[in-house]
Order: sequence, then C-alpha cells, then structure tokens
Amino acid sequence: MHLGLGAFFRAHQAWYTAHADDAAEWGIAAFTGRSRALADTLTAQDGLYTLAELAPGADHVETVESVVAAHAGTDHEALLRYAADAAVTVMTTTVTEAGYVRGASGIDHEDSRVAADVATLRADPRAPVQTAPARIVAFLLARRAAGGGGLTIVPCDNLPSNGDVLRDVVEDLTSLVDPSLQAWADEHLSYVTTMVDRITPASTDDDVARARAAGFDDAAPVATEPFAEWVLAGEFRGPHPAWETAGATFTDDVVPYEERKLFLLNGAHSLLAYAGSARGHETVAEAFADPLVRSRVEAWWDEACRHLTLPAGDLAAYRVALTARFANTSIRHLLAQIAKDGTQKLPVRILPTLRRERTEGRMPDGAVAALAAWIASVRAGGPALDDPLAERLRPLVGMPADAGSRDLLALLDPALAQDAELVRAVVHAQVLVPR
Ligand SMILES: NC(=O)c1ccc[n+]([C@@H]2O[C@H](COP(=O)([O-])OP(=O)(O)OC[C@H]3O[C@@H](n4cnc5c(N)ncnc54)[C@H](O)[C@@H]3O)[C@@H](O)[C@H]2O)c1
Ligand SMILES: O=P(O)(O)OC[C@@H](O)[C@@H](O)[C@H](O)[C@H](O)CO
Repeated sequence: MHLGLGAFFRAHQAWYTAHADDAAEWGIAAFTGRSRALADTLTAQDGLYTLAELAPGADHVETVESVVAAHAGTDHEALLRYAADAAVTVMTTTVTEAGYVRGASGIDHEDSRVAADVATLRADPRAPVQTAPARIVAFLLARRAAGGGGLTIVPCDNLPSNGDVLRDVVEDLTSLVDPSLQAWADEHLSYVTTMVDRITPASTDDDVARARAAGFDDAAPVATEPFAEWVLAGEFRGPHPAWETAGATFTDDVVPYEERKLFLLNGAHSLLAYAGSARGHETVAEAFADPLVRSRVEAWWDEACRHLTLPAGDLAAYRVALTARFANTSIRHLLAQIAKDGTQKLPVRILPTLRRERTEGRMPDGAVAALAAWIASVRAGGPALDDPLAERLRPLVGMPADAGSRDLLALLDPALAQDAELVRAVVHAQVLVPR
C-alpha cells in the first residue's frame, strides 16, 4: 500500500520494490492525495510507467512494474478493502511535509479539516475523510474490525524522525476518534523511520516526448537522477520486500543520515529556491551555476557540516556528489516547486544549524542567506507565498525589511525574533539579494 502516489514514490519506493530480489512476490496498491488524474492514467496502462534516469550523456529508461493498482485518494472504499486484506503488510507514505497536519505536538487541533475528519470518523468509521492521518486511522479501524494482522507504516517524506512524527500524529488523532484503537495498534502496528533521497522533479510534457522518442507510449512517465539512497530504521510487524537487495540500508540509527541529507541537500535546495529565483533563475542547475548563489551554498555547507556526526570523509564525499547532482542540467528541477511550503521546510532544513551556530556565538552566513531570501520572497509576493500558512504570510507582502523580518522569523520560531543581532543580519542580507 502507498499513500501519496506521485513522481517521487514512483522514482523511489516503487523502483526499489521493482528491483528487489523478491519483486515477483510483491505488488503495490497506490493512492493519490485526492485528484483522480494520475490514478486514471496509470490504471489505463495497467500501472506500468517508464522511469528515465537522466545525466548528461548517460540516460537510461526502464519500465517499472511494481505498481499493480492505482486509486484516487477519494476511493475510500478501496482503501478499506485493502485494510481487511492480510496480504497487505506494509504502508509507505509520501504525502508532503504539510500532509501530516502537525501541530505543536501531535496533530494540529486548530485545523478545520482535522476537526471535520474527527467528527466524521466518530459518527461512522467507514465514511470518507480528507486528511492523510485520518485516512490512516480509518484504515486501522477497518483493519481491526476485519481481524487483520500486523502492519508497518514507512513514511518517506523529508521530515526528521518521520516515523515518530507520523506515530504522534496518528496516535493523537486516534485518541480523539476512538481511544480503544490504541491497544490494538500497540500490538499490531509499527512505524519505521526513513531517510529517502532521489531528486525527482514533477513530470512534464517533455518527459512524455522523451519516453515516446525512446519507443515507449507512456502518458505518465517519471524523470529522475541516477543517484538513489534509502536508509530505514525500526521494527517491522510483518514481511516487507527485500529492499536491501536493491541497495536500501537497514540500520539502528537513521538520524546521522537524515541530518546529512536534510541539511546538505534539502537545506541547500531551499536556499537555491529563494535566492535563485530572486536572481531570475528557474532551475536548480541554473541557480547553482550562479557564482553568487553558489558562494552562499558553500557557506551553508560549511556551517551545516560543523554539526553533522558522520565522519568528515563521508561528508566531503557527499558534498562532491551533491555538487555533480545539483549541476546535472539534464534534470529541470524547478525552483518554484522547491519554494513551496517554506514554513514547513525551513524549520527542519535550516533552523537546527542556525540555532547551534548562534549558541556557539557565530552568525552563519549561509543560514542567514536562506532565511533572508525566503523573507524577501514573501515580502515581494514571490513563490514563498505558496504555503499552507499563506493567510498569515500575505499580510506581510510589501512590509519594510525590518518589521517584516521580525514577524517572519517569529512565525518560524519566536525565539529567533528576540535575537536582535540575527534580525539585523537577516535584514542586511536581504539588501544583498539582488532582484
Ligand atoms: N520529489 C523529490 O525529489 C523527493 C525526494 C525525496 C522525498 N520527497 C518527498 O516526497 C514528497 C512527495 O514528492 P513528489 O515529488 O512525489 O510530489 P507529488 O506532488 O508528485 O506527489 C505528492 C503526492 O502527495 C499527495 N499530497 C499532496 N499534498 C497532500 C496532502 N496535504 N495530504 C495528502 N496527500 C497529499 C499528492 O496528491 C500526491 O499524490 C515530498 O513532499 C517529499 O517530502 C520528494
Ligand atoms: O520534495 P520537497 O517539496 O519536500 O522538497 C523539494 C526538494 O528539496 C526535494 O524534493 C529533494 O529533491 C529531494 O529530497 C531529494 O531527495
């Protein structure tokens, strides 16, 4: 089972499943968030699609066969049918950072969709719900009712400790809907934490044309990079595909890998997204080729590396690999796609390093540049407004740099706005972000 059928799932978890030694024994039933389009297109081609690994002079196209059913997220009856099926033992998720509807702890109790889902499930546990956590609770209620067995949930979104995050959200929602489910969950359910990595832009018409030129009539192709990494930690409550035979790593502690990837790759991505678009660039490769932006990325990498725990040689090798990955002009990764949902991404990508640097008495230029570029984007009404907190961001469009910076830093973390030296540095760095 997969929730969040999109480009990344098809380039990553579906690809690992297709390449596992026991691939013939597994098939994935995947659900979109809500829209029908991709589910219908994939159903019309029996779940098959082409995956193009792109690198200058070294493209590789293959057909991926691990998706055996594609459903719209609204097909709630199908979700409940899988819940009752004992052969379903694993559920992966890629519902975006915002899709977990996190509050300060557990689920966001202020979110009206959460309130509506709670009321719906209390009245009828089989009625359709809208948020991803509520779909999972509905799935678990149906599984318990059917006497279904063990299940492992494997979140694959770019969130630190994503297994714990999803557990907290689902358990909190469970307590609001039907607290008696928790005892069943304690016995039958586990959450695995993962670090996932493969740069996969949203699919475009160019990808369809490329597939056709390679001899594939595919209305839903995916383009990705050759690099792929998957590190998983946690206990499984049942069988899972032999992903390790396709290159995945099972470990006791995913945190060092997670931080390396979130800070060095995703943190740099956010910096590129806001600073690069302010400089008129459209893609990661274009922004990374700009010496001014590149210098900020290098500064950010130096700062972040000071707080990572993997051996220095490993970090140096990752930076070298990232340099080639960001410079891959065969991948058109749009900065506007990465710039979405900044209020959800910056706190996990940039703030941990910023706080540690400030505690040690330094003003980190790279982290400051990332925040300044995000703030400049909000104030200019730029791509940063594409955000679940847009209603709180919009009043700050056109605000002067000092007041706007304080308010936006406070929105990320009130303590940041109390750091007068940091606020000054962020205001100053915005002057340096050329339009
Ligand atoms: N694209 C990448 O390079 C990449 C790499 C590593 C991790 N990821 C993770 O995977 C996620 C999905 O990336 P993608 O490129 O497949 O995006 P996508 O837009 O192609 O697909 C996302 C899926 O999530 C669903 N979705 C979106 N918002 C939702 C919400 N609020 N609630 C429930 N479902 C929702 C969508 O309907 C869709 O099915 C990212 O947010 C990220 O956390 C992506
Ligand atoms: O997918 P998002 O929106 O969480 O973030 C955008 C990119 O930073 C991200 O997709 C990276 O490309 C990916 O995490 C690489 O593995």
